[in-house]
Amino acid sequence: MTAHIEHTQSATPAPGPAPRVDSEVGPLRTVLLHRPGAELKRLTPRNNDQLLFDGVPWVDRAQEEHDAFAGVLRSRGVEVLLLGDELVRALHDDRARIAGVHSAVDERRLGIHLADALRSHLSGLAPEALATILTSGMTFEELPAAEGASLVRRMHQPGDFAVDPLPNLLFTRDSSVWVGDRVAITSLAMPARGRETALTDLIYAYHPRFAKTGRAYGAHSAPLEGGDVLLLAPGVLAIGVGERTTPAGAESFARSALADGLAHTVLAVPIAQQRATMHLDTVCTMVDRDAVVMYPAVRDNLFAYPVRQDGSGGVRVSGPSPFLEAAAEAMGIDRLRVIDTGLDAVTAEREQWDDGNNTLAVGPGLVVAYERNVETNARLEEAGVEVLRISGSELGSGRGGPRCMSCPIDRAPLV
Ligand SMILES: NC(=O)NCCC[C@H](N)C(=O)O
Repeated sequence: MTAHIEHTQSATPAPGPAPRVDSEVGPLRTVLLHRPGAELKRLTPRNNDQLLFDGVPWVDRAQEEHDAFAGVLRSRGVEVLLLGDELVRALHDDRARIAGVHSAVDERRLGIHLADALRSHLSGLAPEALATILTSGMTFEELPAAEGASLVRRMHQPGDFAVDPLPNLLFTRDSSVWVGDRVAITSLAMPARGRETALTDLIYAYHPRFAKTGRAYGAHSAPLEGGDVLLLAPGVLAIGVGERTTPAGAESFARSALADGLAHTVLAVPIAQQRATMHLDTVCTMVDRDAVVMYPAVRDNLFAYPVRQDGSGGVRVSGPSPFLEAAAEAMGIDRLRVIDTGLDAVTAEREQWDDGNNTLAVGPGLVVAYERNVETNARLEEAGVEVLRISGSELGSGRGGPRCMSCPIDRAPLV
């Protein structure tokens, strides 16, 4: 488990008003993406399951698809930050380099001797070279020539990882989440993703642009992933609880958001604990102020436990209530519209698996979606939602769509 970096506010403040995110659909101004790189080249048929990919992507094509995704966002006036670039920028701070090296070197795997040698090697690298290793890892054969003999080194296969690669950095949604003007560093459930938050933590701690950004959630360790967090409306959060976010993660985040005044209602929403529905955003995303696109199979059986402050420093849990009703009530609207994809069960299941329900709103009624989900996209358009289609044949092999691949940092308020 990564210890969170104590947040300091010493670097140069960013100019302009502080970024904030109060909804899922307010006009998107700034977003954090990760252009996939050498870390995807580490995937093989032997490790892809453990590294949470369903195959071995063609990396050049994945990069082209990602560039097109970023291009679509830029063409709509969105500022796109790339995690790799921002990581290098943050690593210019000595404290960030120490934190990055600390997170990457695992004494349990390497033993004290090799761990010390690797730490001193990494500490001497320039920010760019260090960032490459922090994201794409290092095999035993890539280790620098060690002083003296190392049994660990001799006994490992050359291609074994001394530092694990992080191919799922692509899914920036999960490793940090903004609520209001604060950022929460999450706590990722799967071992293959655990170290991602060490990188988001150090970016937000030491990148000059984020020097004034406050933290939400603090140093909680109960699993909470950003794909499970939906900002239904200002002050209203929904948190999926399933394969990734646990009941303890949802309760800790709810208590912290309520206590910090970031929300007045948090809806804890149980979802099936299986890969196809690993996060709430794999079955439901917002496409307009009052509308969601939702996997038909869950439409009538999603429910929610509303959590609110009890007025004396604690929380009150009510429900369970039908999700759509609980959400509308908390949002102060008559009803939350569900774009009825009207699909037969097989098509709906195929398009859900291919992230048809995982759209990224660029503004109210304007979303980015994978082009392959022909039927779902057609229904969205029939309902008046503009769909910006992107190709995801390679990107999708990690099982994540446009919402998973994006962490909004600044959205204009909804008027
Ligand atoms: N929010 C999301 O649904 N993110 C997709 C994460 C996919 C990644 N391969 C994972 O299994 O964690």
